[in-house]
Amino acid sequence: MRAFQWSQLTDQQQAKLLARPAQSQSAELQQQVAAIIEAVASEGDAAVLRYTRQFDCENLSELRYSEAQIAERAAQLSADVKQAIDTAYETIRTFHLQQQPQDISVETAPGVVCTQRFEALTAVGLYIPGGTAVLPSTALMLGVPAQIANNPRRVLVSPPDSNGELSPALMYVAQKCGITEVYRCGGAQAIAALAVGTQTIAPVAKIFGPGNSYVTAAKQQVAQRSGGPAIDMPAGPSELLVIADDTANPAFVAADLLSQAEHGADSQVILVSPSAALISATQSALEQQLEVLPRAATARKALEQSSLIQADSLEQACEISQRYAPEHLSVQLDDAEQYLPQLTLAGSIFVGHYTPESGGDYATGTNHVLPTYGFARNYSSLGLLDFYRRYTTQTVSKQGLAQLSKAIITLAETEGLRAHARAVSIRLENQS
Ligand SMILES: NC(=O)c1ccc[n+]([C@@H]2O[C@H](COP(=O)([O-])OP(=O)(O)OC[C@H]3O[C@@H](n4cnc5c(N)ncnc54)[C@H](O)[C@@H]3O)[C@@H](O)[C@H]2O)c1
Ligand SMILES: N[C@H](CO)Cc1c[nH]c[nH+]1
Ligand SMILES: [Zn+2]
Repeated sequence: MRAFQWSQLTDQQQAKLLARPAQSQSAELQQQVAAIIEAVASEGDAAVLRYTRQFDCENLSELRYSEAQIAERAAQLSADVKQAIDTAYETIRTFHLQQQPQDISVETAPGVVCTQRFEALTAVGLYIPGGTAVLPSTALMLGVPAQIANNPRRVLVSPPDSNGELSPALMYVAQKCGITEVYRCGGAQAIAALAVGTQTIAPVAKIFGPGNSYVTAAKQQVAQRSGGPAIDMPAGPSELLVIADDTANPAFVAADLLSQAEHGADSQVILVSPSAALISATQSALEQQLEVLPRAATARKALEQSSLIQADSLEQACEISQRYAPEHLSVQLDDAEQYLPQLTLAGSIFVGHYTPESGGDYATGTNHVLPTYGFARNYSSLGLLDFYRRYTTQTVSKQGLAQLSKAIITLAETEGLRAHARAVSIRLENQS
């Protein structure tokens, strides 16, 4: 991992350092995904099965798991993994339960009452990645809020292993979160099935979850189809930016950087510190820890597109972080809280020396589905509200309409929309 001194870099070099690793958005990938979506739209299950056999499991014949099959596989899970899932489930549920939306009713003028109401989406599709790692924790992050929102259809899809199965841990989470349908399919074909529907899979209103370039491209494409589903956010390869000073433990910092680097060769991790000593000690700790890391080869590739940045001050470190807008931001300073007002552009922030990023990946209670690629500037981290749609009502009394009529009629005439004005005046003419 290379080290740089921020103030000695040109604007162009600084921009390059904070650029994300190139994602495959190629025209070829987009066309391949478009072809998969069209095939699923015209052939249904046959196309989903064909692609799943091609990419994941040669002999797959059934897409759907029955309730009994889910229970049977969940029962195979060891007691200690069940216990760990139970603990994470409770903290995630506790945090998300506090996010319940509140309907409001407001009298905006005498005789004019407006309400804002929330309704759980009727059907949600939960994509759980399964290509490079099986992620039951992501199923918790999507399944728990869907269960609290009580979306009537909660549909989980994930690519099967080479035996055509989903893991017992995933099945246990599905059972615990009251997932109503589980299908063994992944990639663009699963996203297409959720969007357009097949003989087996009915379409959903909104698709959630992270995934690789094929999944992300498919989510973007189906959302643009006429009548297509809503999607949650662009959640791609993992990212972490750590701000640390001399009060930080270099072994902790290195462990955190590696925890996100091990996700994939396309992950990116950055350390920003005013301390040359901390940067150099972190570099040594990284090498030491890599020696015993099972996924060292993957992590090393991610580190090639990552950097250690020496800033002039902690203020400058905060400015760099705001410019990068990381998915995860770790602040390893004795007085971390003091810097939080300057650190707002991140998907989730890990405050202090004893808050590892992996805590949030699994069990602090926050949601680990977060905007990547700088989208933390304008997208929110996933929460309970994403599982609802909101709408408004207004009720106007005769007197209320009389009071507002001048404003409505004048504005309608200003816009040259006579029928709008007439809909008000006709009511006031016929008052008797
Ligand atoms: N941002 C977040 O919140 C978050 C959380 C968890 C995981 N992630 C990220 O999600 C990603 C998961 O990716 P993954 O690959 O492990 O699993 P995945 O489930 O997203 O993708 C696997 C699927 O990709 C499809 N595929 C593979 N090669 C293909 C090809 N050549 N043509 C067409 N389709 C093909 C197959 O259908 C396969 O089932 C990782 O980048 C990980 O870092 C992000
Ligand atoms: N760090 C990932 C989100 O970027 C989420 C995850 C799942 N399992 C472990 N980590
Ligand atoms: Zn992680």
